[in-house]
Amino acid sequence: MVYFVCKKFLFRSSNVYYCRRFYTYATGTNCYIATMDSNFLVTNATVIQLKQLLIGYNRKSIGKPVTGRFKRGSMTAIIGVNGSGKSTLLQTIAGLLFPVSGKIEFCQEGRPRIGYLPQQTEIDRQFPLKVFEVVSMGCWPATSILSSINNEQKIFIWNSLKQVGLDNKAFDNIGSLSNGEFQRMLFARLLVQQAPLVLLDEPFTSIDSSTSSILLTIITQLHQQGSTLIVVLHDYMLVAKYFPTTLLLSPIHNAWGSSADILKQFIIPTMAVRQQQRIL
Ligand SMILES: Nc1ncnc2c1ncn2[C@@H]1O[C@H](COP(=O)(O)OP(=O)(O)OP(=O)(O)O)[C@@H](O)[C@H]1O
Repeated sequence: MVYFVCKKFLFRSSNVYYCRRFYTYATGTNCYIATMDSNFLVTNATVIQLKQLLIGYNRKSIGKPVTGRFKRGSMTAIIGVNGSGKSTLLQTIAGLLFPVSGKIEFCQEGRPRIGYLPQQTEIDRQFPLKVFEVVSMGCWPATSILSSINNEQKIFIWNSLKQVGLDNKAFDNIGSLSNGEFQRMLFARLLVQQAPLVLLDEPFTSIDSSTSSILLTIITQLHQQGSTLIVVLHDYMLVAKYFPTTLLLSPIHNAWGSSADILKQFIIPTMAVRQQQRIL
């Protein structure tokens, strides 16, 4: 069923860009490289370098140019006010948008396999799919759209479903899931994907604390397995606790460094001023 719908869509559209976009949204991965890189666990090397990168739409830029690097195996939070370009940056790194100017360089082995989770609002939940089918899409880069999954992969899918507490909903339609369950399903797919680069856009929005803690365990697990994680967040407590590095996007200037420094320098003073204004 999944294969039939997707095949029909992919082959009917003549526009390669939209096929790639659909594939990325549907599978949470990009179309580029399907092989696991053997140096994947080597840490400290640069995996992505941004050089004077200006992001935006229709050649109109958002914010200031970004320069810096993501190290292999690092965990970076992207923070900033609404509209500062966090989602746009993530989509540009995922290859869904072209930079307005500047460069994104993927070091040594080229663009790695990417596990990308857009904001929940961007995902079509009415697609006629079962939970198991969506999680099994995480196998696509390793197999192909047209081949079926093997027994070993099936066990892996079931284990991932158990880890997020959705094994009892494996054959439910995705449209019947709550927000938190939907997010758990997407995280199960991330586990199956084992992508070296994971991009998450506000993964903790509108979910309860028990789901948040399951998702945080998975994020930590992916990090321990060597994935590089880039996560858009609004919760500064989470940033401080789990993310050693932060990139702050701002219309005035960007800042990239240790989370402790960025929060101390840019966030805590602003919060203190706001609190004082509330008291006065
Ligand atoms: N498809 C689009 N076409 C044109 N402009 C867009 C498009 N999507 C977003 N924008 C604009 O780009 C700017 C940055 O949007 P983006 O979603 O990246 O911000 P954000 O920092 O992720 O915001 P939030 O915290 O609210 O999610 C906003 O001003 C937005 O209106």
